[in-house]
Amino acid sequence: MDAPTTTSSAGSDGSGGNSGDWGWFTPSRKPPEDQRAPDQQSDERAPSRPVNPIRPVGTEADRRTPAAPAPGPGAGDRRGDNRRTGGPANTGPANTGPAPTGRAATGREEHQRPDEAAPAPQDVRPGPDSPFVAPETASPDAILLRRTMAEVEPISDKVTSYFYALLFVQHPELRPLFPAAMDAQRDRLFKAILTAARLIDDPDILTDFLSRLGRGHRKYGTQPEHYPAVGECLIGALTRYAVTTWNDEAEAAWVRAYTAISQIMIDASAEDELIAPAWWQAEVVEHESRTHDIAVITVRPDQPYPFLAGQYTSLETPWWPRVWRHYSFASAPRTDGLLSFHVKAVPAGWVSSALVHRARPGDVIRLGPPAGSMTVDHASDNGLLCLGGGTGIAPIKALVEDVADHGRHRPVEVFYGARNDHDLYDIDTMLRLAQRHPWLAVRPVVSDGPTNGLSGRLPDAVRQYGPWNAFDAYLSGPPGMIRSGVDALVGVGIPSHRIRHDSIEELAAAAE
Ligand SMILES: NC(=O)C1=CN([C@@H]2O[C@H](COP(=O)(O)OP(=O)(O)OC[C@H]3O[C@@H](n4cnc5c(N)ncnc54)[C@H](O)[C@@H]3O)[C@@H](O)[C@H]2O)C=CC1
Repeated sequence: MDAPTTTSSAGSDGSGGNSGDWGWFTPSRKPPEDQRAPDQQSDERAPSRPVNPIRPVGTEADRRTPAAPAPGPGAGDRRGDNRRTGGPANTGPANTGPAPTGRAATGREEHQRPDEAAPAPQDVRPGPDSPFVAPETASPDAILLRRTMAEVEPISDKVTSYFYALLFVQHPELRPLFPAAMDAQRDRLFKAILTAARLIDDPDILTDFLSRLGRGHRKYGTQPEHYPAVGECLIGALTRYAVTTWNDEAEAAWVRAYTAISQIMIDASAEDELIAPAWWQAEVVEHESRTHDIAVITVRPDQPYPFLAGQYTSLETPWWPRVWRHYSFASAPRTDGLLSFHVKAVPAGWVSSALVHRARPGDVIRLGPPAGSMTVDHASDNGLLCLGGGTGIAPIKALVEDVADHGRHRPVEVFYGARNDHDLYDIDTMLRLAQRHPWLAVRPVVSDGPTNGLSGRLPDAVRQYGPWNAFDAYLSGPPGMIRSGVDALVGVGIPSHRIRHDSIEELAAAAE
């Protein structure tokens, strides 16, 4: 079980290319020093970190040859993934690899293709159903990026395999940053590229997304000098596979985009270095088995760990190095600084199984930074309608404690769903909270077995109560529950902007 969040984008300022002191990186939307407010020139701001120029990978002849390079270790295709062979199901070191979008800058001659080999961009358009159809207001670069993405998206497996093969052959020193098995990592990288390409005209969202990505990459040991290597190989992979849309214009657009994207990630990482560690060590202080496959694990971080109720973190165990998984905090911030997680061992879930069946007090795990926006708006008077399915009850419990801690007692209605009574592993805790707080109601809902409580699925149960027009909604649980729950809540009149949950895409990936 994992949790996740949504996010945002990077702003390409349309600049890029070589620019004086910045090397091939042009600082994204960073005003010249003399135009910045004095407080922005403070030494407290981490300086932008220029990096070395990227080099084109391979030769023109290579790029015309269909054969891929010999894959580096771990860069094999999906058929060799761990789910078959018994290796860990991975999330990569960078949740998305050192950097998403690609861009190459120099050596344009080597990258150039004869005009006849690449039709003009306007000759190749994504189909009407493609998510890469550019809106009419799209910038010229966004149009070029989306055309490339539309072409490679159906063959994303090949492109990502080739990309990692290039990366690990050309830059073997980067291989140790990645987990042993690369299947999940490859998907994450490509999704990040798709996200950034889609958001390139939405600077605020893109910047937020990439800043978080940049900060999150610190725990993988990503350094500024790694970004050009990724850019080179991404451009190399696109050059090979975007055969109909790739030309000088497209390459220049990708170079600009990757420059801007990398710079945002590097800057965010550098700024974060001033205020937070790259990761936290945390000692397991309590391990409580609740069912044969669910454990409540409490850890003590080695230094203060600031977070908000409803958020989640990434977690690495000593048994599966560089394999990180998301888990929601199961309590609001505590005065003793301890953190707790509810973990269900899922089939082929290497991290979750290790945490449930192997972890013991004294073991030390690593935590990444907190993330997620499923948090309580304490300025609102609305009630909270909370749907927690299975171990998804963990962040709901944290939200309830958060409301209690803030002293403004708004109505909170919790629907706690499970397959059977036995799986309601935290019902005693929730009912105790309800006894203590008159503003809280907790209703267990069992979908697949006999029960003395409510029968059926969570969305159906919620429809039987209400009205919900004065409530904000919070959903946590399996992706299917969140999807059908959102539909039900919109159906009973809660506008979608008042419905919060972590990213379904991430949840689905975590459930694999
Ligand atoms: N922040 C979050 O959103 C968090 C999400 N999770 C996720 O919660 C899940 C928990 O797994 P389990 O405990 O095995 O849950 P489960 O499979 O036992 O289901 C829990 C509840 O959800 C309901 N449900 C499942 N699929 C549904 C659907 N398609 N429509 C309506 N209701 C549905 C079930 O009827 C049951 O009441 C994991 O996928 C985990 O990743 C866990 C913690 C936090």
